[in-house]
Amino acid sequence: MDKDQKRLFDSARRVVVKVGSGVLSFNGGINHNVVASISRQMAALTQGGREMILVSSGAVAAGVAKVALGRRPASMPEKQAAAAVGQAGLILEYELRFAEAGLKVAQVLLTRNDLSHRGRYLNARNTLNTLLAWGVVPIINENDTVVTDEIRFGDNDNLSAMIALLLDADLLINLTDIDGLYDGDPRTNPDAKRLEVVEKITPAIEASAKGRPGAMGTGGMWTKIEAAKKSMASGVPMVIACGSRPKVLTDLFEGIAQGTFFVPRADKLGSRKRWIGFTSQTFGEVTVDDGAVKALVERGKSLLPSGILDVSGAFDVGAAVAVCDARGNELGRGLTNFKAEDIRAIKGLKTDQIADCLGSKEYDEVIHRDNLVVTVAAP
Ligand SMILES: Nc1ncnc2c1ncn2[C@@H]1O[C@H](COP(=O)(O)OP(=O)(O)O)[C@@H](O)[C@H]1O
Ligand SMILES: N[C@@H](CCC(=O)OP(=O)(O)O)C(=O)O
Repeated sequence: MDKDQKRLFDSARRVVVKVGSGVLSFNGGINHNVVASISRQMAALTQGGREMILVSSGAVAAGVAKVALGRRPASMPEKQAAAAVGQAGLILEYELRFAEAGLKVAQVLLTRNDLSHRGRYLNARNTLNTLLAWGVVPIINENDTVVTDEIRFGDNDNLSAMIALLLDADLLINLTDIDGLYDGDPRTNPDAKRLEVVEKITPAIEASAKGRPGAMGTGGMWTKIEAAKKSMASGVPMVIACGSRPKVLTDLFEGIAQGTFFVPRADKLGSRKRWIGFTSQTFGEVTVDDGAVKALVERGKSLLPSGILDVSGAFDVGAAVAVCDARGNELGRGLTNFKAEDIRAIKGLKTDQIADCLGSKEYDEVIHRDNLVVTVAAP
């Protein structure tokens, strides 16, 4: 591991570890050795003075084994029922393993709504911070049994990145069944090579991560790349490594390089902007012209009505909206100063025409730059 990475590991006080279903399952059930190994390593790191948070998948896989379904269910009710059966046993197993090291764990099951509403987000943060202050290890999963499409995270890779941002973690470690990101799907491309360090998510990297997940996984490498984007853009380093490798976590903290390291931007994004950019739920879309794209992406300006081509959705003042270019690419997200119907009325106008059009004017900017997070890199 190079000096910069080693320094990041040495100084990381708060660490989120995500472990995926593939590496947690074995022979149609839970891989008890992997649960024991990860618990042991997390406990050792906690006792070494770090605050460790676990995001663990595996509820569906554990449930499949218990009800002897034989394979990961395809239908939603079966998946939700399997998760209900499996989550209990999974958390019990973690509880027993951490107890061997004298540590307590807490089960935290979340839906997207718990994080996409600012008030609930802050509430979740307070609860998790309290657990950490008590020396308890939070073990987080999606609340699979009750989620519907509208309130799903859908995958624990993105959930783990949102947790890392929520808790202002210093590091995010994604443990899966492969030793990192390859430049092609290794199942279909035997010549694919592991990338040791990723400084920027390029279109080639995105293309390499489009393969299906493993038999028990969700999202495959694609959702890990989405998680890496959130993490890197917020200033949190991320590693993808193999969860079944003995001492994977403790070795990383001893400076033994493995997996793929995603280099974060140098300055950390503030907590409110992280929420706006990567966790808030958007209620509509504002399409902007090429001049506005340049102003927002290259010059960090606010969005004015004159650069707006179109608006979709029905939303009120203060809602989070996606900002897209004319080709439909999302440039970022922001909190709007105007409701959707007013933006529809003032799009394309100069700021001194707003009051005439709407009868009054509180703001010049449709989205002020303090409330805007650009999530694409400037060219
Ligand atoms: N470019 C790639 N590099 C590495 N693995 C890839 C790539 N593309 C697809 N995969 C597949 O993604 C799988 C990991 O994703 P997934 O099954 O969702 O794991 P998890 O359950 O840990 O989230 C690997 O087993 C691998 O076969
Ligand atoms: N919440 C689900 C896992 C969803 C998920 O993202 O799975 P994975 O891709 O294996 O991390 C479960 O506990 O089975």
